[in-house]
Amino acid sequence: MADAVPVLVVTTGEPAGIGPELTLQLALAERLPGRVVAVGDPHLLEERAERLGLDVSLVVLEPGKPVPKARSGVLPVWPVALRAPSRPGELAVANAAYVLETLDVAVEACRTQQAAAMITAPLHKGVILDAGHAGFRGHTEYLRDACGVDEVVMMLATDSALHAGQPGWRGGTALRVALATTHLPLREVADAITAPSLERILRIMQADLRRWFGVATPRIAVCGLNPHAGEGGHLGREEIEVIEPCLERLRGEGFLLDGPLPADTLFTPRHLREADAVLAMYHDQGLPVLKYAGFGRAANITLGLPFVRTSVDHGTALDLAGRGLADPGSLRVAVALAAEMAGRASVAS
Ligand SMILES: NC(=O)c1ccc[n+]([C@@H]2O[C@H](COP(=O)([O-])OP(=O)(O)OC[C@H]3O[C@@H](n4cnc5c(N)ncnc54)[C@H](O)[C@@H]3O)[C@@H](O)[C@H]2O)c1
Ligand SMILES: N[C@H](C(=O)O)[C@H](O)COP(=O)(O)O
Repeated sequence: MADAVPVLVVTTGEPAGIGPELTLQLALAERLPGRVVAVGDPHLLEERAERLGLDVSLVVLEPGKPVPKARSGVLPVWPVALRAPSRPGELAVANAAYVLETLDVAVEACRTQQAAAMITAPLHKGVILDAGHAGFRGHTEYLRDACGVDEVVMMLATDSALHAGQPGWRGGTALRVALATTHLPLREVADAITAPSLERILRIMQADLRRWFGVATPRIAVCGLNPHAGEGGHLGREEIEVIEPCLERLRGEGFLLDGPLPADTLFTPRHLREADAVLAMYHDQGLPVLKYAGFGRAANITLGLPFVRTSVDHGTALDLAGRGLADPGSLRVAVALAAEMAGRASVAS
């Protein structure tokens, strides 16, 4: 059984972005839902704290040392060394290896159950690709590969739909949106939507909405790919040939699935009211709606991993880095959600 006060490991993300300062701000909270430990370069964190006048003391932990109880103004750190000096807003290719190492440290901690969950501050995909990590797509795909699983699902939820027992959309801004494809050029999206992958994704959604969000039999509303869900085959045939047969097969097993619906119909009150979650076919079909509804108060959850991972709903915001202007709301939400999920995992184990 996991510890009642979970260890929550926060990767501090791209060093030139807002991740380090958001993590420091997190440490100033009066109450945290677990024993938070950051992974990053202590000198970088000290420099950002000083720059922004954040009164946070770092406690650099040696490997194997227990993570102390949370105290406002104190941030335990598992140290990883920057590869090159980092200035706010200025990406350095050499530090891509640093960012990936912080992820590896967190993954290892979760796999060995030193930590109950990982929460990621934003990284910059472009600089990691520029550094030569050609297949890199994002945290979601990196964690899938690091854990050796075939499929994971990126789902974002706004704060009012984050907690177990809360319904999906019931008016207002509560929304859960998962993606059938993630970080792909639009040109490659249609080919990536296959019946086997959709089936894996819907099975993961059903299982994890039940496990983490307490929805006994989730009702999932599925978007079509093409305008007007293909207009009966005149505007694309993926709905007829791939999506609908997959949904029909799973309905036969008792899945509650609506669709494929045109996305501009699905994202209206009448359809959202019925759904515990939405499955969008691609990144910019689903995420703009979610971010319009709740940017800064939403979290990103990777479903289908062997451990809990949540993240922020925003990127590295290089334009704000080092200026103290970034909103820490989403990181707080992501940490609270990770703690709650870790609690459910420990009850289930
Ligand atoms: N979780 C992640 O690791 C994650 C998520 C999204 C984007 N990214 C990456 O971040 C990089 C930059 O992406 P982008 O420019 O498209 O998105 P972005 O979220 O970094 O910035 C978009 C806009 O939102 C603002 N913003 C972002 N976070 C904010 C915050 N906490 N408070 C106030 N304003 C905030 C920015 O200033 C900017 O105006 C890209 O490399 C992208 O891939 C990473
Ligand atoms: N697609 C996410 C978003 O727009 O918020 C983001 O890029 C983060 O993805 P990863 O968690 O896979 O890095």
